[in-house]
Amino acid sequence: MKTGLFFGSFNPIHTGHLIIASYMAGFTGLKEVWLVVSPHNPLKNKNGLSDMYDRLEMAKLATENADRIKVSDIEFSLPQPSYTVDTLAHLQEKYPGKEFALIMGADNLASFKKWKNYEVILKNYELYVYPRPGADISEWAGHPSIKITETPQMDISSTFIRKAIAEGKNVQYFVPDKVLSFIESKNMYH
Ligand SMILES: Nc1ncnc2c1ncn2[C@@H]1O[C@H](COP(=O)(O)OP(=O)(O)OP(=O)(O)O)[C@@H](O)[C@H]1O
Ligand SMILES: O=C(O)c1ccc[n+]([C@@H]2O[C@H](COP(=O)([O-])O)[C@@H](O)[C@H]2O)c1
Repeated sequence: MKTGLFFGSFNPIHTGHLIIASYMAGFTGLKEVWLVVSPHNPLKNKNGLSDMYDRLEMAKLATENADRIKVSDIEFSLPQPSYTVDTLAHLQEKYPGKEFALIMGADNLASFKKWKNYEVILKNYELYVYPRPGADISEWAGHPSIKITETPQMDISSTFIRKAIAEGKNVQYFVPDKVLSFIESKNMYH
């Protein structure tokens, strides 16, 4: 069985991410899920990006009781921005014989052709895709490497959470309690 890699900035990790990870680990035939914290997404501006160690810590706090969800800092030691194709090559070297698959939102699949060497990724890895509102992925229907899943949707984002915190709103349950305590203790996102 394969290990599903779920890449993200996780700034901060939230309930939407966790539902996907839990669904992928428990309902799709994957063995486990690794949340790979990316120091810097190549397609996103670095402004407002929290310290990667804080993002890593929040991901660990969110999953400390999880059975089949782990957190990876593999990209911390690789060049930035974090190109997924390079991370995959590095992982394959570090864990020979281990089988990986990618977990990806339909929004990312819709812009996947902008990723570095996306054809190489598609040739070598299965993509477990979950739906996102408004994302049109019809061009990928039937592709042999693409598995469209029926992951339940929870339409929140880290951007929404950062904004809410900056406005003094209560984001209880949008992020796990321990993550919220960590954010408060470090006075993040104000
Ligand atoms: N509520 C959600 N439901 C499904 N997928 C999500 C949700 N939030 C984020 N994702 C997906 O999780 C992955 C990691 O995303 P990321 O860490 O950048 O979070 P984000 O909430 O989209 O962040 P931001 O709002 O800062 O752009 C991406 O593939 C993104 O599409
Ligand atoms: O490899 C690429 O070219 C590439 C382009 C865009 C995004 N990614 C990775 O995809 C992950 C999720 O992206 P996003 O847009 O939801 O933040 C993030 O960890 C990025 O490093 C990777």
